[in-house]
Amino acid sequence: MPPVPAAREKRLVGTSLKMYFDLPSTLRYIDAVSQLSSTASNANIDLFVIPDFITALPSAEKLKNTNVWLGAQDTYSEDKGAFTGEVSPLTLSQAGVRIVEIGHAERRRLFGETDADVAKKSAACVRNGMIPLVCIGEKSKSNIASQAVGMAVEECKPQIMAALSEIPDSAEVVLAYEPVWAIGASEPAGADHVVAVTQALRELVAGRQGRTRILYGGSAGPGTFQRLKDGVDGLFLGRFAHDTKNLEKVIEEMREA
Ligand SMILES: O=C(CO)COP(=O)(O)O
Repeated sequence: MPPVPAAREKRLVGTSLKMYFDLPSTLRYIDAVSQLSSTASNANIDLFVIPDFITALPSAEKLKNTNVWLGAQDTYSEDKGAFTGEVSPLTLSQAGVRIVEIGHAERRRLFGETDADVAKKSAACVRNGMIPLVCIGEKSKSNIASQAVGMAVEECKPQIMAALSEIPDSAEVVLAYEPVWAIGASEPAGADHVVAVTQALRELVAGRQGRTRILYGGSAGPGTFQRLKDGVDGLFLGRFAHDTKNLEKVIEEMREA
């Protein structure tokens, strides 16, 4: 008898606004995403949206009768104390945040975040009942095509291991594979590369007890998922979801793929 194929994971898609929008446009955006809640639910897809910290509370209010998950772009690793300017994971969870980005490439590059920070922040999320959305990816694109996949996997491996090192094996985690060179670009990384890398990363986490979904991010938009679906469970969108019609298109495509 042929082996029964492993059931595929429930798909997941979401978007981070980074620091692109001002306050009124963020609130309008959250309203527009809330309108996509039933489209996503009917397609059996989890949908999340990540505004800035300032709009977390009003966003939670707007999303409270929907199935859309509210996210945060970062968190501090401690729950309380003398950490001026930081945002507590306890407060985020109390505000209704369900998923927290950890170690985005921009945080690593511009703000010096290390794998050790990522480990502590991931633990802080789990401790407070939130899901860490751990961003990983290689910094540069290899010129030697035959080595690109192996090199990317080697670079991502310690990033993943660090993130998992301080959380229980049973904790739910989302990994966002975002090759740094594909973020803010005109098009996503090539499908062959992404599928090969994410399949290898999935093997690394296959023994985990906790649900571990893998997303692709980096100039993703309509048309991307279909090409990556053999490697990933969904997409982490940026600029190409600023128009929520594109987000809707992506959800529709994920339903059909
Ligand atoms: O960094 C990203 C998502 O976190 C991707 O951003 P872009 O899709 O705008 O490249």
